[in-house]
Amino acid sequence: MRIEMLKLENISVSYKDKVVLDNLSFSASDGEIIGVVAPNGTGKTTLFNVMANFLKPNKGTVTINDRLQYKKEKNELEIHKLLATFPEQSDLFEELSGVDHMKLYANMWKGSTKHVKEIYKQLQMESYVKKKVKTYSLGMRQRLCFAMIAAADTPIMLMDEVMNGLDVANVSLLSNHLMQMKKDGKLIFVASHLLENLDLYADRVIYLRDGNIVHEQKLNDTDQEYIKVELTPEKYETFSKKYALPNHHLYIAERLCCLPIADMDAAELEEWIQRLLPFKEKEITIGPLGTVENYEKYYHES
Ligand SMILES: Nc1ncnc2c1ncn2[C@@H]1O[C@H](COP(=O)(O)OP(=O)(O)OP(=O)(O)O)[C@@H](O)[C@H]1O
Repeated sequence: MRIEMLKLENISVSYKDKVVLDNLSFSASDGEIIGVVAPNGTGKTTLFNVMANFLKPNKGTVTINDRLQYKKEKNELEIHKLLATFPEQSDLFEELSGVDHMKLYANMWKGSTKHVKEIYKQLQMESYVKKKVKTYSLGMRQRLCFAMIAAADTPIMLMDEVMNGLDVANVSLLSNHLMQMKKDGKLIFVASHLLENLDLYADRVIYLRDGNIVHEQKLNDTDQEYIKVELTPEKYETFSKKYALPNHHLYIAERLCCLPIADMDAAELEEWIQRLLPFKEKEITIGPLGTVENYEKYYHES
């Protein structure tokens, strides 16, 4: 049976008169990766800080593993064994090696360092992990930050901007590692501006706006599939005048026309594709909205 590992209830945070989180509720279970998406300054880091107890909300509760709340000191210690946050590059010690940093995290959370070598091998860090951090490039530092949280090996991991500054090969390497961690039953939150990357491994993506979750996207949700085609505003206008578009159709960011297929039978689907063919700019595809498309849908106007 899956465990409800993290539950947020009615969380509100304000700084003076600025409301950053406004009665936000959400819950997540083991073996999930949750993407957290929003433009800069919308509250992603604030949300993570509340989950990690770095910040006390003005209102609301965080419950870990169905029963632990940050109210008693004993619970706080117990929760901190279950939850680690992604280190910032500015937290690294220039005079220590990568492996020293990994051991620090491994000891702090697991009380053992046996697993450290396997992690740095998997993350292809063997050639530099024993050198001092002051010799590392930006990408090497970022990979080390990831290796540190992997060494902590906690059931819940909060990762803010995990892919920052990484090249394509490293994004792919860390993405594969994230998927492995998910298989091992971890609950991982990833706040990211790399939207397409989230489509690879996230189970759900939450979009923050005005202090709350404006949309929760379940990837792999076949109930919400669309015929998707790029149309210029002029073509979209002509098309929508010529044909009565199905209910709940979308025209995202004045470029992407999306027709929901849930209520179409095979003949209707074929008919809509035939109607669209003379209008299309690029390919016609069928599938759910991706993270980029949802992002444009929710933030284009703002
Ligand atoms: N200590 C603070 N005092 C006052 N305002 C703050 C404080 N911390 C954050 N804020 C404000 O709260 C809002 C949300 O900030 P937060 O860092 O959570 O956003 P974010 O979504 O993580 O942004 P980014 O994508 O830029 O990292 C911003 O408007 C920010 O200015």
